[in-house]
Amino acid sequence: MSDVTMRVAVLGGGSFGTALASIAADNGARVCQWLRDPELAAQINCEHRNGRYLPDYAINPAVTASTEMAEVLEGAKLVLVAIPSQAFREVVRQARPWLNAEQILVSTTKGIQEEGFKLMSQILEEETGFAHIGVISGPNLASEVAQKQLTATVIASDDPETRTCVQTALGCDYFRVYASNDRFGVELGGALKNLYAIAAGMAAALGMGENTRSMLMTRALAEMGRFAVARGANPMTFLGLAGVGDLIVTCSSNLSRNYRVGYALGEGKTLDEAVASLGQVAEGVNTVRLVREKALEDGVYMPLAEGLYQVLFNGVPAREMARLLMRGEQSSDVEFVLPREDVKQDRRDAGAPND
Ligand SMILES: NC(=O)c1ccc[n+]([C@@H]2O[C@H](COP(=O)([O-])OP(=O)(O)OC[C@H]3O[C@@H](n4cnc5c(N)ncnc54)[C@H](O)[C@@H]3O)[C@@H](O)[C@H]2O)c1
Ligand SMILES: O=P(O)(O)OC[C@H](O)CO
Repeated sequence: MSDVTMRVAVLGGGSFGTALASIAADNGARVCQWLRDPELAAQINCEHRNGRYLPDYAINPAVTASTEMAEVLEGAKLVLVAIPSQAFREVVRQARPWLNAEQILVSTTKGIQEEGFKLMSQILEEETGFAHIGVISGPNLASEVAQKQLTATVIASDDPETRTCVQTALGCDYFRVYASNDRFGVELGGALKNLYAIAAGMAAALGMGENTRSMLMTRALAEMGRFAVARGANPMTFLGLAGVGDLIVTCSSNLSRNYRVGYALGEGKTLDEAVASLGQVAEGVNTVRLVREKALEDGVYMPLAEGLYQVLFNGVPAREMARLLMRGEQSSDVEFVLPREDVKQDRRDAGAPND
């Protein structure tokens, strides 16, 4: 009799990788998780706990862990890659000898590679040349997922088999998986919102109020949409879970690492201190630099990204930057309705003072 149980491999032993492994096991899959640390692997196997990244949560005992790529990838139909962007390509290269074209390869990582401004699914494509490639993104704080708080995510791929496989493997009564065919937009949304989460954490630490946070999130959405359109993504994607959904959660919760880095900066810590006190990767720190550079290169107006860059890397005090941003050019609310250029022209026509 053939074994019809789906096999799932998760590369990465961080909190989100672990939470996803446990969901797939809850759904009846045979799940094997790859990580570097043999002690952590042994703890997952013996105690069904990830003491380093998710110490307070029980992992489904059907999840096994190993430091051997060959063992983890053996027979896997679905491979979830949950590795920080800076190590993503290196780990995919390590996995490559045991990957095959029938498998579904999905990135969960919300970051950008510096060389060539590549998103993680582009790295999966480049390293394998395979067709079943997708991205998971959405408002998914790992510890809440691990607690089985009701959560939704997006699987984005232009390949229907990939979308259906991930919906089947991960969709359950506490985790709902919506489908998108805009892989680029969904992936870009996940990477971009990290910038604004840092800004939101900073604003909170400085005692700024709810009006401020709402303004920040809404203008962030405008900025994300502008950047996405300039790079050929569909701005409508940003109205979904991977855009506005993820922006809301990450800008509102100190469970977010990016928010926590921003909060530490707002309390007066240096960037190095803020990152060190986190002890985990906050992708947004690197993404600020890359997005700001790309926006300058492409002539995309991104005042929040520019302001954040100046605070993080040039020592401009956050409160001073907030004041400068408030006095920035008078602009349009929703530029897909009233273009920014029209507002500028109206102001020139009326002889209004220059911004
Ligand atoms: N944590 C969350 O709440 C969350 C939620 C949704 C999406 N994500 C995204 O998913 C990705 C994975 O997140 P996470 O929280 O599971 O893990 P993480 O980002 O904290 O990464 C930790 C894992 O990556 C491993 N790693 C780091 N460098 C490595 C290297 N050079 N070689 C091998 N392994 C290496 C670590 O050992 C650890 O197992 C992140 O990029 C994040 O953007 C995270
Ligand atoms: O902890 P962060 O800031 O990486 O955010 C986690 C997830 O992206 C939230 O959806």
